[in-house]
Amino acid sequence: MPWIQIKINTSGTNAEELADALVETGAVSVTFQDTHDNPVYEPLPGETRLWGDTDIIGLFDAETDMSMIVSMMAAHPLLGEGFHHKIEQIEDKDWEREWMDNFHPMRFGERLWICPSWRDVPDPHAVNVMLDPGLAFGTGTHPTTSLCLTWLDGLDLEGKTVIDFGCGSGILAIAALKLGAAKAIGIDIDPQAIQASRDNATRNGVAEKLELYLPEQQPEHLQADVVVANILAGPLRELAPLIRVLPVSGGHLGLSGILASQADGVCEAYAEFFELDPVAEKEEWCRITGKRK
Ligand SMILES: C[S@@+](CC[C@H](N)C(=O)[O-])C[C@H]1O[C@@H](n2cnc3c(N)ncnc32)[C@H](O)[C@@H]1O
Repeated sequence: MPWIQIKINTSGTNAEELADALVETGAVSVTFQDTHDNPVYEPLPGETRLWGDTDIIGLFDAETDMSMIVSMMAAHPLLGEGFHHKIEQIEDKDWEREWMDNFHPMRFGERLWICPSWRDVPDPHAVNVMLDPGLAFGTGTHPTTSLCLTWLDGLDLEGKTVIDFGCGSGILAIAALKLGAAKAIGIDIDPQAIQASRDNATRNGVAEKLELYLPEQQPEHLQADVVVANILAGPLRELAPLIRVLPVSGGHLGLSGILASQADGVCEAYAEFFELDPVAEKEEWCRITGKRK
């Protein structure tokens, strides 16, 4: 399938905020590229450097009305009318190559490594999750995934059941299984996420321990010792009546996908039912954890 991408040139300090804005406009992926690596932007001798140091690349399916995306981005306070951008039609394999080159093994907590499935593992004795996210979200490079992985690494998951609500690539459910959980259940509204999770579970030899459901297929009265949900603050608040009953009494809940500025609103929706821990932050994102009362 062909894709269309918008490349926005900016400074490193603005990059994260603009990447989030691109995700909100519906980008299926957002990647960064250092413009120093791109000779097109190198100033000629005597020329002043006009460009920022980072390109943010938002990928959309080819049907997207890009004039709409441009006007939505132009309304962003960090950009404005006439912001530097370039729109290009690209083929699947170009895009895959690009993010694959940017995805390297990463360590989370004490034991856990997330490794691109096509690279060598840095430490064969560690808990290694071999991952290819396909078209689903979740490589560990995003702060919200990273916050959840570090939290899972710090729990005793031996023999536990885990629900990964909004499983994306399956990264959290598979990490939990490789950290000792006996069974995991992944739920996602996106069929591509279900497929990516299934493929990644097979790749990691844990497919028999991972159940996957679209929400409409989800069995009634699901419960687990540990529940992790890395979706966004809005759905976490709206779905609180459903999510808060997923952990067993005394079970753990981890919520992310929340901007630090939205933490209070999400805590409010869960505080009555959970003993909440202090909120953990990474960059502008945060994680809320607690034990069910
Ligand atoms: C930010 S990604 C997280 C993926 C992965 N768990 C991680 O931590 O990287 C959020 C995922 O939640 C899914 N999602 C969003 N709203 C949902 C809902 N109401 N029910 C189930 N899944 C949802 C999205 O399709 C997406 O795959």
